[in-house]
Amino acid sequence: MIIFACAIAVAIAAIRWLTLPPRTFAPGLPVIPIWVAFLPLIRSWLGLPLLGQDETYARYIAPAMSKHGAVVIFFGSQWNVLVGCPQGMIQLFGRERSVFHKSGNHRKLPRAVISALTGGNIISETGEKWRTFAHVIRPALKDRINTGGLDVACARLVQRLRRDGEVVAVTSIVQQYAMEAVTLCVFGKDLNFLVQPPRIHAVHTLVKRHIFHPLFLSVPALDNYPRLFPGRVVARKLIAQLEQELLATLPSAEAKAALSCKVIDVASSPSSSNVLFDLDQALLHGTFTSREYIDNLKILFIAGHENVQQALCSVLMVLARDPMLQDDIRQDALLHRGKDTSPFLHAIVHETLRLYPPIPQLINRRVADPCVLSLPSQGGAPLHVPLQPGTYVGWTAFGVHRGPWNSTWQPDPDVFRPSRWGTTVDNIDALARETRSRGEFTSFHGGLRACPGQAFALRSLHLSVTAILADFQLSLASDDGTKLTPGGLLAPRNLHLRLVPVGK
Ligand code: HEM
Repeated sequence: MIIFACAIAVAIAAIRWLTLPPRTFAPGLPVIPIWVAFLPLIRSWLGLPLLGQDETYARYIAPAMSKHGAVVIFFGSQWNVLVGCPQGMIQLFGRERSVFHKSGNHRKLPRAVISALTGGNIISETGEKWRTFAHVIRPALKDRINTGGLDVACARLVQRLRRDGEVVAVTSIVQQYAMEAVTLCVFGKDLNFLVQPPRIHAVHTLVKRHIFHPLFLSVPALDNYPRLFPGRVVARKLIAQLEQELLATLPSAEAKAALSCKVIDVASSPSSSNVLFDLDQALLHGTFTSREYIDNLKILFIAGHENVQQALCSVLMVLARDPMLQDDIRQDALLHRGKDTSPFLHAIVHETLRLYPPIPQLINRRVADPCVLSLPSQGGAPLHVPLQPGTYVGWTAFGVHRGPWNSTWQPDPDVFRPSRWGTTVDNIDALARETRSRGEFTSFHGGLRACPGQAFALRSLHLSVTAILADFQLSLASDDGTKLTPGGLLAPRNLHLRLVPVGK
């Protein structure tokens, strides 16, 4: 009898240990059941349709998040604190240097395949290393982008859409547009992604298929067992191939010589005016090691196209649902012809980024010293949550943008209402700045580590949408064309559009 009771007690303790965080982990915060982390996997095993991230958030996370604006959640093989309220965001931004240190995949999951892809770069590093990277990259990304390349990319995008017929699977074409834009404008190279995609495109697509596999996304620790999962060895080889392709085409001849790479000549604009020139100089002067150069080159290519790709797909989905919105944009564009930006489109892009943030959740901050996170409570009195060093903390843009703690977007945070942003470009930019600094609009993050590619991304979105609408009337080609991705970056899944030439 005693043995049986002991066995039960041990079993209960083991189940508790496996399914709940330690009692001292962020005490007072609601815990999201561990199985939510495995939902995409469970549903795909059961043959059930996958839920979009918006549905998963609304069903399983929002109710707990509404208690204190933060929850404890299992992700990336460990328990984390997920912040979903402006009050929490402000603390994350404000104490970025002192307490909430960036800690990217290469530190959090050093042996995972995703870490081989991203490495140590400007997005994932902290402290002195980040300062070195930021000193070279941030000013160049803000001031030395050759936006003239966007006209070329947009013209090719429209030509490609004309060529591909009436019903178009847009995700891959939009990806090629985003790759074209970043290589032309950031690296000054014309790789012709929309006309004759170079191998980088195919290899990158395969890499993403491996990275966003539901099993390894849910349990990255499985990457430690390549003998059991030989597909992970293939994924690593593909990542090495992607590196080789990028190195063969992007760096200058001098940088390639320094890296001992094969030299392939690719048409380029005068190099001293772009980001790549500054990166190459950092390599040639020894500011970056070869590995740091490669990891930063990769991340600029990836961050520079992936988020724009998701955002453009989401804007196209929103427009395809509403023909009137498309007519209004055309009229507003006529009204503001010759000016940089149509205010109406500017507001639509911001509202889309609010409701469909390309990075919907990011857990990449690590508590450096014991600290307290102060959060609101439904009852009124704030909750003070002690956090131990080593705790991973992140944020959810869904929670921040759609939750009850955010006063600016009330009373209808879930409704698509571009007019809430204002009617002039200046008003819209001012609201974007204010809400970013109040932790209410986090699509580009905020504080010290805010996105330096924001201006380029917005311009790329404006020009591409304007070019598409000048030629086509859009509608959804299938009923489920607005289901969102189940994990990772946020966008409509397999968006198919019907494109009818304007005036037909
Ligand atoms: C709609 C498009 C974009 C969105 C939504 C977006 C979003 C973000 C977010 C949320 C962060 C902060 C990440 C974190 O806190 O860990 C970030 C950082 C960054 N983004 Fe973007 N981004 C976009 C486009 C771009 C583009 C086009 C580029 C480059 C050409 C770029 C380059 C970067 C870099 C280098 C950082 C790291 C900044 C630092 O830590 O110093 N992004 N971005």
